[in-house]
Amino acid sequence: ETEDVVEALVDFMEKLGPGSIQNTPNWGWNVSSDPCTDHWYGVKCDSTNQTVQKIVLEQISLSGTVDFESVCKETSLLLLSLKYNNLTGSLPQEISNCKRLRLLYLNGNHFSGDLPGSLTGLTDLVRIDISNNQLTGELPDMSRNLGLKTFLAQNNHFTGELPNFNYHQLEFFDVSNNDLTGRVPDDTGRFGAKSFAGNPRLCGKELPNACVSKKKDSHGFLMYSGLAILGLIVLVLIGLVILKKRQNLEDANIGTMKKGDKSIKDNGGSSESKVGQSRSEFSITSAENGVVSGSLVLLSPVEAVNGLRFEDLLRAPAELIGRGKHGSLYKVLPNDGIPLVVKRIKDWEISKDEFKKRMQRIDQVKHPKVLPIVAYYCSKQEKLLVYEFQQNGSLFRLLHGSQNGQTFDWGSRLNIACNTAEALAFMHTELKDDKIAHGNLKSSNILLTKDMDSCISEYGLMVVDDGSHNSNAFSVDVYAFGVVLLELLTGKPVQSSGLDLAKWVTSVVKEEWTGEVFDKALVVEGASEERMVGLLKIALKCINGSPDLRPGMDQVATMIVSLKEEDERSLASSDP
Ligand SMILES: Nc1ncnc2c1ncn2[C@@H]1O[C@H](COP(=O)(O)OP(=O)(O)OP(=O)(O)O)[C@@H](O)[C@H]1O
Repeated sequence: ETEDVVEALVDFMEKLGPGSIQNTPNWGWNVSSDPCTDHWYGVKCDSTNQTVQKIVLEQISLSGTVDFESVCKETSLLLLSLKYNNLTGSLPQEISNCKRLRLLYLNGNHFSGDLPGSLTGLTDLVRIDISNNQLTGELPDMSRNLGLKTFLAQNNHFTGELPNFNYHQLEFFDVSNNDLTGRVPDDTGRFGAKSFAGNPRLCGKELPNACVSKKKDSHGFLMYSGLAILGLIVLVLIGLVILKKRQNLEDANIGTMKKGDKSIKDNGGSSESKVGQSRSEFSITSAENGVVSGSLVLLSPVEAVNGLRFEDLLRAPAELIGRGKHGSLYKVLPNDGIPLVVKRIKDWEISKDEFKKRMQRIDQVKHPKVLPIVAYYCSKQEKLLVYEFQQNGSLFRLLHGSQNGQTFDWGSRLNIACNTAEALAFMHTELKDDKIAHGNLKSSNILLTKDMDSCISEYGLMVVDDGSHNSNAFSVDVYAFGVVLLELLTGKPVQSSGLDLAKWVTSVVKEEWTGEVFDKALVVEGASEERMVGLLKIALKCINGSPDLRPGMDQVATMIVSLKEEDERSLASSDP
């Protein structure tokens, strides 16, 4: 580096207020050394070690201000990350002197004041995160920053209307919890209400504040005829609902369980037909206006359901605990029984026979880390699956829920990855000829048993149809498993402010260094970067865009098992 630049960088560091962190061995940051060849703390240079490209000073209690004028003397700077410090002051116009800056992370500090208009002059900017500060004023119009993929400005005090953004090319966008006004444009695409929430004076489609239409309808006739048609539709619908209810009451056939042959036969009992009327408000059937008829087939002779009759299940207090794309999930508490969950799948185009065969096959293939189906029910319109309720929730909740200070350490994460991979590999092998894959693997379908062991739930409930011909259901599972690995590694949910985790990780890995993606908690814990990178590499193989190039689940399991063994070996050897 030239003397000028070195001096400027030292000035920049002095103003950052590094405090005692300067005593770190090999700190550098002085005029008598070179940032590249002497490896200053937090500095990465290009491969020829000529110029500084990245400065990463995260979470080290810096408490001063940022001298952009000095740091931008290093014109080749691509990445500046000062996140999670106690920096103050405002962001000056000189920020645009960092002409080649692509990634700017200033989140989690105490920056205040308005944003400089010159920000829009950073034409190479790809990601900017200024969230969690005390910034004020209006947001800049970033519509000319054509390469911008991330704009995170949540939890500040920004005011004024939303400027233009190229929402279609943005991958991450969040301006929640500010004081913005006006309307959210209709073309915000995948960024839902969450990205705009917490701005009481902002209005938009999914926000608590709907926008008031700007101009009065001048076409009175059109409006009235529209209303008339709407009225007509409502009347017809009401008629249909009444008709359907009547039919349902007449049809109500509740099955009872015949002990011994494990299947519950239809008794068509007229005495039971009143169940429809006396159902509690919270029962499974009343919640969605449907009536169940036919028989329940009991698979696992679980003690908990011995003596349980189908109508008990229907009449038991039920609580809706999930409503996903594919149906609803109820927690059911039968009399004197253990809690169960009933998954109600709607609109599954599968014949009764096919469904039965499928469930029986899944039941035959048993793996200790796959939650068994306790019972199922099948009619033309709907399918019910009964599982035991798992009180410790899901991997999703463990990763993203409020953790009450509970840490989820690297060892446990690796364990869950390993268990899940092995269970999935086993199921894939056994059910290969039947072509039954999981179909809907995600962290909310990985549950924690009462011993905090993990198990996969809802295996085979979805027939995968991803529209492409050359991919098969198993490679879709592999992809999904890769995403679960990414969740474990990054601690980030798959969908937060429209975040497509796989895409994010891939591009971050491509653009920056890999360390950027890992969950802070893992880094703080001191988990081995080598093994984290190892797991990340496996995840990236799983999420390969071409299904044919993804490894099989058995290969994935083998790789993770050896990673885990390596981890255990290193733990043993580091013991005193
Ligand atoms: N057997 C179970 N015991 C305890 N909690 C469960 C059980 N099965 C599922 N859950 C939890 O209940 C919630 C709702 O589950 P549901 O299956 O409806 O949602 P989903 O998996 O997100 O959506 P979908 O499967 O329809 O795509 C999830 O958080 C899930 O982790």
